[in-house]
Amino acid sequence: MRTILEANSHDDIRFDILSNPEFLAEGTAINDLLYPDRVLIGGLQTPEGFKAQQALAEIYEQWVPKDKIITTNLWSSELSKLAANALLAQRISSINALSAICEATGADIDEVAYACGRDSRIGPKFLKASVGFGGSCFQKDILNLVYLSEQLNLPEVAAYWKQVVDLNEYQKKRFVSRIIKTLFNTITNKRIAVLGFAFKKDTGDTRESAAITLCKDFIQENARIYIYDPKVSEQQIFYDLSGPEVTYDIKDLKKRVTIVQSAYEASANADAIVVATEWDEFKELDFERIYKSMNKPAFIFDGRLILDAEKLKSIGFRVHTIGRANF
Ligand SMILES: NC(=O)c1ccc[n+]([C@@H]2O[C@H](COP(=O)([O-])OP(=O)(O)OC[C@H]3O[C@@H](n4cnc5c(N)ncnc54)[C@H](O)[C@@H]3O)[C@@H](O)[C@H]2O)c1
Ligand SMILES: O=c1ccn([C@@H]2O[C@H](COP(=O)(O)OP(=O)(O)O[C@H]3O[C@H](CO)[C@@H](O)[C@H](O)[C@H]3O)[C@@H](O)[C@H]2O)c(=O)[nH]1
Repeated sequence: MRTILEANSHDDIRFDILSNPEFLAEGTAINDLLYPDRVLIGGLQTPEGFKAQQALAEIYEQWVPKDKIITTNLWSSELSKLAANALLAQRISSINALSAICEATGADIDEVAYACGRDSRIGPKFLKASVGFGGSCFQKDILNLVYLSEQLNLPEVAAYWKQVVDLNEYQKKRFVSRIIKTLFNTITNKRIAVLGFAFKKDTGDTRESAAITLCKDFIQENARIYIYDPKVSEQQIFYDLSGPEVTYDIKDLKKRVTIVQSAYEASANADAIVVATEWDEFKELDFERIYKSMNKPAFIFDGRLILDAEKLKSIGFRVHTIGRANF
């Protein structure tokens, strides 16, 4: 792009290239725009480059304090965007790797995350274990970093970052295996309520959502799934679930998958509930009512650690939570 623009510059008009990566997260975009942790502007280290950086910085200074505006060279800025997402995803894969140890030992991943996060060098954010990270950015940016490392003949570095994505896949598969094993080693024709389909709460975006992998695996195992998400459309869910691993035929898919309008509808006559997205409304559900409407034993698998497991257990549910041993 730079080559094209520079080749088309002349006395009256010239172009300068800046790198200005966006760090907003879905669900908090406006707040992130208004109150960013930092704004990053990369430019060529030439007098024209510095001038261009300054021009853009002056726009941001209308609402962002000056000390939050960072200027760097072009490569630093571009790499920082990939690095920030890779580091965030790496934290999630780290806590998810620890969640597997918790399930095997009896430690509780929320307690471990809290205890570690209280160390000011580690900090508490992005340490919530889950069924796996999703979204359009993390996987894409890490794989970009992996590709770059390979191109630069740094295979060990590439393998290091690739492991963050591999662990994320493992976390999803591990959760599915736990569900199947718990449901007496088969889910064929069992009815599973999937609560949440978006890759995180407060968005209708499903790109790389862990729910897609879970549901495809359930379909392959011949379960009947009832999906409820407050923001994702039926059309989007069928689009995401069709593919070579399952089927491209929506009619066939509909024999196994039903989209419903509430968590209660999804859970009625279900053998198990799987929480795939951390929507706040799932915490407020009337679980006594849900329990009564389900087949017994009634299983609940919390892939987001949002439910009160003790309370659910006292109602009668068999509760399985990521990062906790069974009880
Ligand atoms: N989604 C996020 O949270 C997020 C956060 C930070 C940065 N980003 C970056 O912002 C950009 C957009 O992300 P998004 O999530 O909104 O993606 P998106 O796919 O939802 O939106 C991209 C839009 O660009 C349009 N488009 C694509 N090619 C075009 C072209 N040649 N001309 C005109 N329009 C074109 C598409 O039709 C689409 O509407 C990406 O580069 C992404 O990496 C996204
Ligand atoms: O402790 C945590 C935090 C997040 N997640 C999951 O991680 C994924 C990504 O979450 P988040 O980072 O909040 O959402 P995105 O909208 O994908 O935002 C990321 O990707 C954007 C696009 O590059 C960047 O701009 C943002 O800074 C970066 O946070 C989601 O599936 C979350 O459920 C966890 O499992 N545990």
